[in-house]
Amino acid sequence: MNLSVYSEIGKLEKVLLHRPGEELENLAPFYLTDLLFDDIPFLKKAQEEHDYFANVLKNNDVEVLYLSKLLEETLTINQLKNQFLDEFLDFSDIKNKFIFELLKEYLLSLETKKMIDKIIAGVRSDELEIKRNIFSLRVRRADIEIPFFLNPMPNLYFQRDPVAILGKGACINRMKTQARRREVMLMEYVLKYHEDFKGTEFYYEKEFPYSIEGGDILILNNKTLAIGISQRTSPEAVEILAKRFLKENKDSFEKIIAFIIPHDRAYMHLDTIFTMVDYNKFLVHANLRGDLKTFTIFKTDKGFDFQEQEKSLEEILKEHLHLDHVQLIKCGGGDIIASHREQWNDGSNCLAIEPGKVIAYDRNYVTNKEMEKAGIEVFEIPSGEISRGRGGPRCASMPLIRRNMV
Ligand SMILES: NC(=O)NCCC[C@H](N)C(=O)O
Repeated sequence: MNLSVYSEIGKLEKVLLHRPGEELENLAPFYLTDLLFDDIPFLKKAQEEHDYFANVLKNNDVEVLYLSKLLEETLTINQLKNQFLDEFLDFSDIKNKFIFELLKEYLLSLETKKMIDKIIAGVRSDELEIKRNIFSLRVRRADIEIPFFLNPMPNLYFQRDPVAILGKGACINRMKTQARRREVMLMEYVLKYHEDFKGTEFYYEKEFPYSIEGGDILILNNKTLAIGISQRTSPEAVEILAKRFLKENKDSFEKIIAFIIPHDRAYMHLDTIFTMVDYNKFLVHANLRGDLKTFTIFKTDKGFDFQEQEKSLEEILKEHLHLDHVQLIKCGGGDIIASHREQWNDGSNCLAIEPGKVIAYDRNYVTNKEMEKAGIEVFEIPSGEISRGRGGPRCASMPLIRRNMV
């Protein structure tokens, strides 16, 4: 099956999601921030909200694929399951070889679907039967600071970040923090070995030393990428992508606009502070005013070069997208309290399902009204629980196919 994503707004035809599961039940206050959460969602309601989201997509003729199901369809032979587990446990940085073996034996004893759910949910240290009397195992199990032998992956429902589909290929991202680093392996295996996806070209690999996350990459059109250099994404990673696209001509992209954004949780990724909602309309963080520092990386005869610019977002978008007029819609309408309140719940992050039609959290009603005033059709989804992970509908989805724009 071909991947094809050349814009942020072209009619969405196929999308990848992860339905939140037991991994959210494995969150507890004393290690919450290490796992990049600020609060604990109520799983049952979070799942209902997720299902509502998936249904809005389906009702709009979008095919919804689930990551765990795809991985289950991939790991059909024992040899591949073994290889996956070895690599996954290795990538999980499990130093104690007895724990490694114990986990592998346990996970292999489960049928594939259960094994995948377990890997995502995490394995508690008191969950495994320790038959052998090994000192380090006993100590680690008793250590309250480390309640898991295998940590949960509660951020997996933010499918935007670990593997980014760009054009016809994929970036297998190196996530900034250990908390999210292993997530990428699930889709990596699907893209390498699933019948429908194998042969997909990789533009970035998780083994590269520089971090990059999908939330920082916006596909403005088939020639132009916007990438945030942020708390999560490094300039070196952007340079590697520039080499792939502008020098090696791996896909149709010819220009990268690198936005320097504050290294702050409120500006976590570029898509936290702006998303594209129509040909010339963008939803933005209300504080995004004045001139922004950007580096435009462009093709030359020898490969690529770059130019530093300081201009308003409006001017940057007009120039690079060849538009006469750009409308910036402010999160929270720019009201000092509403904009910060709704920004906290990812008000600037919505998912376009076609030009001028978006999915947004219902709790960001001030922002949604602003969008409607600007002529955008907004499908609101319930968001009391899923918003607690600090990501919006764009973060919680990875487009696999969007219809090309004319
Ligand atoms: N693209 C995004 O902004 N994704 C949201 C990720 C939230 C997650 N709790 C994280 O901190 O990585």
